[in-house]
Amino acid sequence: MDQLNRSLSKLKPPSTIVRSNSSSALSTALAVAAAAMNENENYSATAFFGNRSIGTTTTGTDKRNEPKKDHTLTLEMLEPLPPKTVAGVKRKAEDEPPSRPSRVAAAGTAGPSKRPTSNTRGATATTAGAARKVAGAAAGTQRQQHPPPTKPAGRAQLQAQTRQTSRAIPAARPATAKAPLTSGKAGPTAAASRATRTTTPPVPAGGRPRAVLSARPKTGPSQPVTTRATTRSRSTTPATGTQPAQPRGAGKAAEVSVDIELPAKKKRAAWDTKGRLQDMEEVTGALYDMLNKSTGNITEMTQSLESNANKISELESFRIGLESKVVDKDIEHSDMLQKMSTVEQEIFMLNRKHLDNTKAMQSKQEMEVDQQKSIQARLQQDLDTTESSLRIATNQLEQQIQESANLRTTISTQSSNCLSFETDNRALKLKIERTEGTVAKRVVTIKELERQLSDSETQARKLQQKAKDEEASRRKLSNAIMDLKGHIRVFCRVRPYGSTDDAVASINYPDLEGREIVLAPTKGPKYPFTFDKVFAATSSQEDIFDEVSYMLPSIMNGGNACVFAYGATQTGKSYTLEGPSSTAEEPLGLIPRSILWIYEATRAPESNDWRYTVEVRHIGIYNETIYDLHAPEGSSTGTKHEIHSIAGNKIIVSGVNMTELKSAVMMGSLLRTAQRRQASIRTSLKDGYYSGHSVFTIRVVGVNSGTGKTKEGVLHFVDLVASDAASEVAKKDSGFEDSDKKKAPEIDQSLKGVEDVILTLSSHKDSQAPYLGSKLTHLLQGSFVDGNTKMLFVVHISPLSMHLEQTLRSLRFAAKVNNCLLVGGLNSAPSPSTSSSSAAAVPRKAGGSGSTSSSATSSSSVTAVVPRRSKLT
Ligand SMILES: Nc1ncnc2c1ncn2[C@@H]1O[C@H](COP(=O)(O)OP(=O)(O)OP(=O)(O)O)[C@@H](O)[C@H]1O
Repeated sequence: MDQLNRSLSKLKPPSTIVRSNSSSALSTALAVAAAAMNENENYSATAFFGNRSIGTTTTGTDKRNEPKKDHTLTLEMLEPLPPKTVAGVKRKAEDEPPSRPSRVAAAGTAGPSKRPTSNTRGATATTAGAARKVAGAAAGTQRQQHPPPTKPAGRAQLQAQTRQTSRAIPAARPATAKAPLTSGKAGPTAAASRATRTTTPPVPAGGRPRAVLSARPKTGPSQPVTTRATTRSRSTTPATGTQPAQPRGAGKAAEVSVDIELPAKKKRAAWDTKGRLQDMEEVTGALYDMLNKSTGNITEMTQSLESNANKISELESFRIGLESKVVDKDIEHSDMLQKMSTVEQEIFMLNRKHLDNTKAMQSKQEMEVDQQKSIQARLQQDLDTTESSLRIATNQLEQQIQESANLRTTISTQSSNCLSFETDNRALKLKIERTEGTVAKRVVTIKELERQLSDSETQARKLQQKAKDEEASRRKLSNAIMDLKGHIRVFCRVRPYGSTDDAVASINYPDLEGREIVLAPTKGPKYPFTFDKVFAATSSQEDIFDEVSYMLPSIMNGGNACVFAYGATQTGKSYTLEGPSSTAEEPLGLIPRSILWIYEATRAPESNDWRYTVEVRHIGIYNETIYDLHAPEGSSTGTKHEIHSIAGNKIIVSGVNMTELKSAVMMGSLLRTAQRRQASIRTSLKDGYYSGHSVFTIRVVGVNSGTGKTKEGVLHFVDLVASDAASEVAKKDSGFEDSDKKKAPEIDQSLKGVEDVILTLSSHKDSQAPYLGSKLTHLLQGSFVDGNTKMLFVVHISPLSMHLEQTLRSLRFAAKVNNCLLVGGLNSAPSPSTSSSSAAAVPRKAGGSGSTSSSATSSSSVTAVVPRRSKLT
């Protein structure tokens, strides 16, 4: 009791635990709680057996909505209750639904003790007995407070579970978690209870009942206290969380209420133990009444639980039926979903088809609209055109009406004129008849003329044929004359006048054949000269080439020829040989024309098995020094070249190679190269007025692919140094300085060497010919010693009177050469062309002395005209 009193003194804190092995503790605690009640505090008392709440009593429930302190009083039964009194529901495991108790084993509330409070021992015993009853009632209440099972079970099964659970409780208690017994009651009181339990010492094995009593004063200390013990039995929510449909009355809480009117507290003196005991007995009696009432209520509650169990079993079967229906509904639902999906897909396809059709119809409609618009535009255009045409037609109609009116006027005018026209017509008819007579006569005359023309054409053809025959015979005669003359021919070419203001010398060409030239100065005698051909200033490059080309067939056949261009400076030597400004431009000179001719000849069908190679070389001779004019540009001009004679009268120049002409086009660049080379040589010699000789050599080598026979023809074009230069040097011989003095003899020697060689050969002393007298004659030795070599001297003269002296000098040199006669066979066998005439050396009359003008040989009256093509044969 002392312990209880000490505990009661600790009621003020929010939570108080009272442990006692006396079953009267509950009733005592209730009494003390009633005594400790006041208006500002709530109390709740909970009885525990072990860690299991077996009853909860609250007092002083606030109904005034005022803030009050909560106090919890926990009573733990230290004595274990009999097994049958603790029968209740315990969850076997957290994942298993709790078993529903089959029935309440014991119920009841301990009634109030009738013993006086002064008898402490007796009161204690009475209180202990009452407390045991209260604890039993609380345990019964607790059993009723267990939540109903989530799943209904059979009654037998539930009873078996209950028995099993009752037996397992003591052993399972320590390891079982303390779960709140009332679902949804986890308020401050439950939290405080859990906090209290955590501070509770370890529970001994075998478990112990615990009774917790919470008391809350409802009224003041002087007010009678009403204690209500409430036991609720409530269905809990299934673990799955699903809330099945409940039948009417299902889930309703079974509630037992016991109202106890406690006697009002009386103030007694401390010494009035008897009175106080009496008070306590009154309280105990009241508690017993409450217990009795509770027992009745528990019976009712048990019946209610049984009916609830039946309802639950009905509900379970109802739920199973519902589940099967749900399954069926699910299947139907999935079927419906599938059908819906199919239908939606069909709807989608239909929609898409509908959209496509709509689009197609729209595009078709738009196209039709466009077509209609274009048709409308075309119609509008046609309408406009028609309207404009109509307007034009209207205008034209108006014009035609106007014209018609004019025409009517004109017709009337013309009608008047018609009479006069008819008169004129008759006159014209008469005139036409007369004209037709004249035409008939003229037709006869035309026929006569046509006949005469036909006769004339026949005559002309005969004459042409006769002319051809005569031309052929003339050529024969020309060749014969050439053979008679020998192989030296001399031409004279007069340069055009140019744009100078100098007086032009009087030059006459007396004969028709063009072989004579007469210089006729205004004062003094005339100077006639006769050559093989005289080319007036009007002659062309082609004219002179026609006369030169007779030599080319012999070159193709392996013969030799030399063309010498001789004359004063600026008289056209280079022009004749190379062309204007030494380029391959028109009009081409003798060198490019000869090369073109040779190229054509090498490709001619008549060349048959012969394969030709054309090579060229250009050599300059300055002061008896040899230069390669085809040397690469920029190469040294100081390279020494020497002339060597080799077997077969062949002449080679060291360090100077023949350049093969792959094409005739190369000719132009080669001539330009030579021109630049000559300029650089002149610069290196510092010789402003003097130019040397140049020798352009064409070598044609033919190889017969059938017989293997070879032939080599050589053609030299020699540009001789100006005669006036030589003469000027000679004339100023005494006035020149030493270095220049040396030049004059060399130049003169070079020219004279050519003349000496030719004169020696013409006097049949070829073995004594001074070939080595100069570099030029040495270089040309191969051609000189060949008896078949054809030589052509072309002397160039100026048309100006101021150059008369130089012109005379050139013409006299040419006349001297012209007097020479070289006939094949001097030192070699005669050529086939000269075989008929070479046996007789025909002396030539002097025709170039300048003293006579009519001494030209009669045999030279026929000029050899050699067409290029005809000479190929
Ligand atoms: N038959 C011609 N027709 C037209 N122009 C000509 C004729 N002959 C010469 N000429 C012109 O006369 C000028 C001198 O000619 P070219 O240089 O050939 O003389 P050249 O005798 O070679 O002179 P040089 O002895 O100084 O070398 C050139 O401008 C040339 O074009």
